[in-house]
Amino acid sequence: MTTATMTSTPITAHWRDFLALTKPRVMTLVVFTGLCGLLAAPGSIHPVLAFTAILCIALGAGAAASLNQWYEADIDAKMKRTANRPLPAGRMDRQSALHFGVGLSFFSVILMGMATNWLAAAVLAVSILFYVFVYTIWLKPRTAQNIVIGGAAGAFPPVIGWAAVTGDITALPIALFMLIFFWTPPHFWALALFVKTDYAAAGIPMLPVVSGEVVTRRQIWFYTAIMAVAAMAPVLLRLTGPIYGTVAFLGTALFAVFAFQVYRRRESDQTRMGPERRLFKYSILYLFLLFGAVVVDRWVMA
Ligand code: HEM
Ligand SMILES: CC(C)=CCC/C(C)=C/CC/C(C)=C/COP(=O)(O)OP(=O)(O)O
Repeated sequence: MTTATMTSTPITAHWRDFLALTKPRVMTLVVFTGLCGLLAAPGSIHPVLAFTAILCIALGAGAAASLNQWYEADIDAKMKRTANRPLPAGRMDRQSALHFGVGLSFFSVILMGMATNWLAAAVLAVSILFYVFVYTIWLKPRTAQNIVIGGAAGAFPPVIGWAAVTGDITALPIALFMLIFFWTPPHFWALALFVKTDYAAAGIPMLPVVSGEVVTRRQIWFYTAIMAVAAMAPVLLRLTGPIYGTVAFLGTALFAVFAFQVYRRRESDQTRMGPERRLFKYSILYLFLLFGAVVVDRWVMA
């Protein structure tokens, strides 16, 4: 434990530390999927309100990330990847992170409700609560299935973006939710295979730590297969057209190739571009591509 986490000594944190608390790099994709949900929705929304809705998703996601770091300061201190975050590094006291996270949560949800509608605000609130209580506090320290169930939090943004425009939730936003939901296990476990020693040191029961590499590789392959069905569902249900269909088919085929390479290996390749690292990096590009394609497709079809 650092001095900052043990005592409540106030520390004047730099604004950059508050920004770091929101995990801005991870949240770019969260915000992008939310934006695509908004742009793919039928009907119109005033550009200022659309901007406000996306801002609220970004602020809500940042608030959830801050509360995650407030709760996990001691765990983050034990992992090389996270030890330099503002709390474990002692650049910010826990109270500030808590106040920032709670304040931003209320602000983002209320602003979303006032600017768009209360369905979008409610789903935003659910995703914040899910990330903080269900994933961070309840599942993450207890079960290797933590990211499967808890990962649902990260799948809500396209639903929020859609609901902000239409005030309802129909088949396409649900399909997009499913796509992110089943994408999360391969995304995260690929990473966990090459940083697994960190999680073991922190006592977090991530799948590679608890069940070993062979099981993790099999599970990555299993969830990739389900994700492939989810990726093609919008085409099969005729919710999108050939543009999305082509991008989804090719993109998912490549994902499957990379996931299969991970599955076939028996021990991790620590080189700069081993199969695990390749799958992890590609997983991010993949979501950007498919969500971008949904928007282009819906615009062309309209
Ligand atoms: C429980 C679910 C998830 C877990 C445990 C997880 C975990 C991680 C971890 C540990 C990293 C490494 C880099 C870092 O810490 O900054 C990472 C990177 C990343 N994740 Fe996830 N992730 C999850 C879900 C998601 C979701 C839902 C999205 C967006 C839709 C996402 C987008 C990203 C992006 C864009 C990066 C790369 C950040 C960079 O460029 O450094 N992740 N993820
Ligand atoms: C709108 C809204 C509230 C969106 C929430 C978005 C969300 C839950 C994204 C999950 C991505 C994420 C930061 C996982 C990190 O897991 P971790 O916290 O276990 O990673 P760590 O080991 O880096 O702390």
